[in-house]
Amino acid sequence: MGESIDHERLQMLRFNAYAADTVRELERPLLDDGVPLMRMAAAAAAHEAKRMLGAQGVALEDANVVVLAGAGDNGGDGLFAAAQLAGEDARVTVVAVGRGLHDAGFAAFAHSGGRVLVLDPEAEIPGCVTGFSAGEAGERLRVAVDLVNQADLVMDAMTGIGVSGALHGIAATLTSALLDSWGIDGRAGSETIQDHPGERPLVLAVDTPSGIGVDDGTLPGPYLTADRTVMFGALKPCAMLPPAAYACGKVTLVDFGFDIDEAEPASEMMDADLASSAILVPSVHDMKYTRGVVGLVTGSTRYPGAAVLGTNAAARSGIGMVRYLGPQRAQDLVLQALPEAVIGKGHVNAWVVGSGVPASTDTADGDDIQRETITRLLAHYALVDESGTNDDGGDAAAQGTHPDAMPPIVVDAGALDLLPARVPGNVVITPHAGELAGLLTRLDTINGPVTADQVMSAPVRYAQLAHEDTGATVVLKGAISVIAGTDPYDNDRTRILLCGRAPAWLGTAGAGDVLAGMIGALLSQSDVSGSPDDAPAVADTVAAAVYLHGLSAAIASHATQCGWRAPEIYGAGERNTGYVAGEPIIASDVIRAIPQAIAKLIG
Ligand SMILES: NC(=O)C1=CN([C@@H]2O[C@H](COP(=O)(O)OP(=O)(O)OC[C@H]3O[C@@H](n4cnc5c(N)ncnc54)[C@H](OP(=O)(O)O)[C@@H]3O)[C@@H](O)[C@H]2O)[C@@H](O)CC1
Ligand SMILES: Nc1ncnc2c1ncn2[C@@H]1O[C@H](COP(=O)(O)OP(=O)(O)O)[C@@H](O)[C@H]1O
Repeated sequence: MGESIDHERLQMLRFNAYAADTVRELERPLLDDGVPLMRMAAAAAAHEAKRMLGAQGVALEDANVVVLAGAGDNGGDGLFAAAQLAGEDARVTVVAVGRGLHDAGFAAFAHSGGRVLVLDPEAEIPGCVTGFSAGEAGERLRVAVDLVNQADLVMDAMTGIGVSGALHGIAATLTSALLDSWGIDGRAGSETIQDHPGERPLVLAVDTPSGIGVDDGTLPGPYLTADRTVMFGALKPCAMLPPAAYACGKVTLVDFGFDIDEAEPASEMMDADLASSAILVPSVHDMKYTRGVVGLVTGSTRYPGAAVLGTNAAARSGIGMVRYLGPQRAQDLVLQALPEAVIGKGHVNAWVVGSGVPASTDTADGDDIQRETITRLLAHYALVDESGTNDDGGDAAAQGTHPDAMPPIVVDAGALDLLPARVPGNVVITPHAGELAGLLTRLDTINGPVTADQVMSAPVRYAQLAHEDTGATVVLKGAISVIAGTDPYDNDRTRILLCGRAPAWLGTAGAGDVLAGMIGALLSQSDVSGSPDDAPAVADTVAAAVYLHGLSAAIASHATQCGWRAPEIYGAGERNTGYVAGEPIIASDVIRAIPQAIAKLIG
């Protein structure tokens, strides 16, 4: 019993993230009870610093450590950690980037005999020289950069959850100067320092890397990518939202014992437990029609391979039957690769449309028939406005079945530009960043064009916008994929699920076609096509398919690398296993590994 409660809490801590305001509410009762959270945080930070130094073979008494300390409590954590490391004979310098330092933290550090370098001439820090000239301020900045570059480890305690916007002032200047000295453009996460330990000091971020968007996962200005982040109390969204999650490095989470049971997570990461609950294991009473039938309108004369990949992926995902509609060439290839496929119309439990179908700007002879079929099908999903006409000018009554009651449909690739303006949540769109930018531009969602770079710099924001504007459940694909759908507990709220299970080897042609087939398969299995009340479950099923896709790629490539790694829990005695790069794969390899991945999940 106790063990299962622990497991449940551990799962909640590792796979849920809470907004900064929620974390402050969770801290409050403990602070009121006098629990020394800052001391606990600092002890954990010092411990992680020692561990990182140890892993590089640097003894503490030989270690050079620089702590970049801001004026708030994040700086306080850094100062207490600095005091502890100095007390254990490391050479520690604190670089004060703000106008002050946390009083008690500073006192503890001063007591340990460590050095402080003040950068702001207007700082007021007892016992430290301030009021120096602009020239001297510049010289101090250069000294700070040199100190960091000579250090074995730099602890980033400039800002934590109290940050607002991009770093400004001296914190920004110092961060930019460090990035310059490392030859890194720190703005867009275009490069990371994670892959180069030894060439630059190790970076340990305290609570969060300074300057990243704690709640929205954006990178609004300069920041130092951390090798490791020691995070306190609960994961903040930046630990799982791209692109900020990539700046956190490996995360160690310090469990303060927050009462998280009633707290609302801001985002959730898919894990094996959640994914396995979406997979149906057949019973003796099942037969092919009760195990899910998927219909695919995919592939084209020009791109028939997408039809082969999607149908095979769906067929391997544990369903009863695959139906295929498409041009003769694609039909022939589908049947050759999958004799089990049934060609032509018939009852289905879910549709997959668009993979390998050229977009409107790209149509070739013979492909128009696919687009016409998809257009007719999608018209059944168009929601009506109050006048009774649907948004595309059609007569809703003439469409027959209500859009909510239609089988779920996955709209991929070339069909995205055929998506009606307003659809229910049983319509799932699966764009990558460029496709989402195109869709949002066509719908004029933000009253102007949207670029792929904009989407990649704030994927959660744009996935959420697309969900809220169209009503569709959105899968924005990437190393960490973002799923935005209706919250099952509050239909007015968007639920954000994330999945980072796949190795980067999955970024290969046709992987998206495979995913579309798998999502269709899991949707066909689930009982989600009937009533509007069930619509929210779509997001969970879709996220489970994304997880299964990533796991299949991991199995196929033998890689342990993945887009997102769960945090270690401080003191739990676990350690992340080593990094195995694995081997390259093609999309067909992913399909072959699906049954094994399913067995792993349900086993
Ligand atoms: N509460 C607790 O029990 C516990 C809290 N804990 C720790 O406290 C942290 C939160 O501390 P916090 O609230 O003091 O905020 P914090 O992150 O230090 O930021 C404020 C400072 O940053 C500055 N600053 C802000 N924006 C900036 C910008 N854009 N660019 C540059 N500077 C900027 C701002 O300066 P200002 O702008 O006000 O001049 C001010 O100096 C939390 O993350 C965790 O580490 C742990 O000890 C566990 C227990
Ligand atoms: N770096 C990466 N790490 C993990 N998965 C990735 C990475 N890059 C892309 N992927 C995944 O690979 C798939 C590519 O899909 P897509 O771009 O539609 O390819 P295609 O159109 O060729 O089928 C998506 O599921 C995406 O999430």
